[in-house]
Amino acid sequence: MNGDFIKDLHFHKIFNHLNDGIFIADQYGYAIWVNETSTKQIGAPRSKIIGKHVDDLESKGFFTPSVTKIVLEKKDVVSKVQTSNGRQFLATGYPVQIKEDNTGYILVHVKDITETVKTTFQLEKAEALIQQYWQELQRMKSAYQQNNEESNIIGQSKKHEKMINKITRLSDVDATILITGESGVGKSRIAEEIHKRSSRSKKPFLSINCGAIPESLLESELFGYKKGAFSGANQKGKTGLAEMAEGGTLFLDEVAELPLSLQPKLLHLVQDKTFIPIGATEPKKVDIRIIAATNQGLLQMVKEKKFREDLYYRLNVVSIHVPSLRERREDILPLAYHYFNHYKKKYNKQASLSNELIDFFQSYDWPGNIRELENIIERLVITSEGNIIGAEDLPDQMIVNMENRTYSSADLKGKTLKQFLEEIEKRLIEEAMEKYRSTRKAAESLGMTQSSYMRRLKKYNLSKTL
Ligand SMILES: Nc1ncnc2c1ncn2[C@@H]1O[C@H](COP(=O)(O)OP(=O)(O)OP(=O)(O)O)[C@@H](O)[C@H]1O
Repeated sequence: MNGDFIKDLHFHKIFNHLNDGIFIADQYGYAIWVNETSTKQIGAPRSKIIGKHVDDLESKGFFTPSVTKIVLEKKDVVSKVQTSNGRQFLATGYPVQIKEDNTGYILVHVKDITETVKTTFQLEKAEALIQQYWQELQRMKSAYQQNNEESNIIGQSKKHEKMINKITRLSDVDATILITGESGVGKSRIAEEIHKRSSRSKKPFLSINCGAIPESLLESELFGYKKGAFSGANQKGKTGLAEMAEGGTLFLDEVAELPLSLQPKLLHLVQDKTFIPIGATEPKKVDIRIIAATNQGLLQMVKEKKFREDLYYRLNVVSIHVPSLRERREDILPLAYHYFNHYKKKYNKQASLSNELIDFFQSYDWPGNIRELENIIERLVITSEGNIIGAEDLPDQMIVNMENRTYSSADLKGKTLKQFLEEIEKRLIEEAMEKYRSTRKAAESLGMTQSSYMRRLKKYNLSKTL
């Protein structure tokens, strides 16, 4: 449709439909027309706006700043955030020149942005909060790491992290816990850590190794006895660990070693926190948390009737499995360096570990787990003479262990299976040759024909060693 056909009056009506304000001033800054939205934005009727100079309107507080004034000064399009009637607007002023009769106007388009500003402000506030929480999280994380370092629970593997999270969750739940895992993985260390992090931390943590104490003494160690309970007993009687641990934690290490005869008594202690000292008739009640540990398949022992089923289930309310060191190889180096620094300081030594030794540490299977690693490091630090401790300083037994080891998929380390198998084959061919010094005997030892042995010698370029 051609604009010429629209009557002037219609233009007014059309512009009054707009949700944005339209404010028109003449070339001197006097308001000459505003649409309805604009009157609402300014908060005044047309009669108080039309014919007034923008300076006037501004000084009356109808809006600030006046975009018309700035356009008049700059003679160019101007956009400003304007406040009017307690709300915020984006006002864009355009200088309009009518060449035909040399008249000028200022057209100001005013958009209410109060909600947008509010959202942006909220967004900024949310961002500031996130920033604040992030910093708080970092602070807590580093405090947590520091705590871990203080308690020397070293590790950085996913499995270690998972275990630490479980410990944190379980520390304040007063349930009995069964810790399982191979010898030397750190079960005792973890039991102690749970105690330290629990509300019982100010009370005693007492530990007894059920496998290290003769059966005859175990009962009195655990439960104590009344004075004169048996001949040879201390006249004053003896307080057992169960009582001495009052308020704290009693740790039963190697619980699988607990003789069957003592298991009913332990069941009572775990179940009702009561026990009867030797020679006494009245049960005693204690407030203790019990944590037990085992490196044996307790369930299998239950099946074989070597361990009471009811006791097993009472102990195993919650369980924590501590993985072996070879199942979390990422922990080997942090542990090795932790103990290396510890023993260097203790024995006042200056040395470093060779790359070859580090490689060995990472590929060795550590059947004795962290205890073996710690012992080896201590030994290496004590016996080292030079500045660099190398694989040649390792005890022979360890090398033998390494050579007799079984292989796992973890050993592939970026090789294809074919490459890996060839490596093993090459080694076996070589070893057989060194051992038998005869291709017939070497082939026989490997269960292959002499000609196929010879072919492999050639393939691996070993013929010259003949
Ligand atoms: N995460 C760890 N960081 C540093 N040292 C550790 C860690 N876990 C265990 N150790 C150390 O390893 C050694 C063996 O740990 P611990 O005695 O707790 O093992 P265990 O599983 O209870 O062994 P066992 O079954 O023979 O009783 C200890 O000297 C302990 O301090």
